[in-house]
Amino acid sequence: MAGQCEKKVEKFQTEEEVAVRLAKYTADLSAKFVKERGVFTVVLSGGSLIYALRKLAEEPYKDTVEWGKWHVFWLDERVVKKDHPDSNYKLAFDGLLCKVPIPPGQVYAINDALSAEAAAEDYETCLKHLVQRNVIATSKATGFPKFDLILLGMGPDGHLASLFPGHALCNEKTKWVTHIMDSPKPPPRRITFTFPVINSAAYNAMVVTGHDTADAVQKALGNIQHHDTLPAQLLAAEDEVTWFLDHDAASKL
Ligand SMILES: O=C1O[C@H](COP(=O)(O)O)[C@@H](O)[C@H](O)[C@H]1O
Repeated sequence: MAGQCEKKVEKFQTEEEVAVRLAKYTADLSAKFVKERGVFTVVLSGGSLIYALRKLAEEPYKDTVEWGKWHVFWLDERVVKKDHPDSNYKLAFDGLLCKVPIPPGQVYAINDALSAEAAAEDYETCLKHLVQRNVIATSKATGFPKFDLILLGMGPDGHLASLFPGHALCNEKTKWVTHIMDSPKPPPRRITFTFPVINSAAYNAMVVTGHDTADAVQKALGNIQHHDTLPAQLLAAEDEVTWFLDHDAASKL
């Protein structure tokens, strides 16, 4: 059941070591799900995560991962054109997707011609069609879509996706995808998966590096009680959550 999964923490000395481990972790899960389901549904974040995935586009993974079975989604997206420097799609395309042979029809970018509200509704509709076709699995525990792997990052304030500390969107219980017009981190208009969907994933991988995240990591993973809950503290999964940390991010644990 979502929320009662195993939580693992893997610590590394450097960001480079995190990237090496993350590539193997992702490739192993790709092989597992392709064998079990015939497809691999993987959800990308923006930010530092994409750089951390760089080793997937190198040997041995470039030639051994079954890229043709991948279906790629975005955990959150900024409501800008796909060629805008703030676009999470552009970041992922330039950093990973242009280097590996994933069929373009299996890369699900948001419709950048729509308003934030309409883009969120449109993306949710897209996910629903893929659930009907069983490309995306369904969680027996929650009834929400069950992605094989969601790859997340965390900001120094403890946000993940476009779910920010203290924001009402963190409490969304029914929508799969929602929109935000006042993101505290620019740009202000974004769409984002909600917690019920995020926490219904089979595997959630949280990748955090850098000294500026150490306080939020301590809050999210330490045993100290706080009156204000960070979004990152709410992260769960159906099977397993793994936090991948470099030395700086883990320095206050
Ligand atoms: O704005 C965003 O921030 C988070 C965290 O980014 P990071 O650079 O601090 O890792 C990111 O995961 C999210 O996708 C993005 O839209």
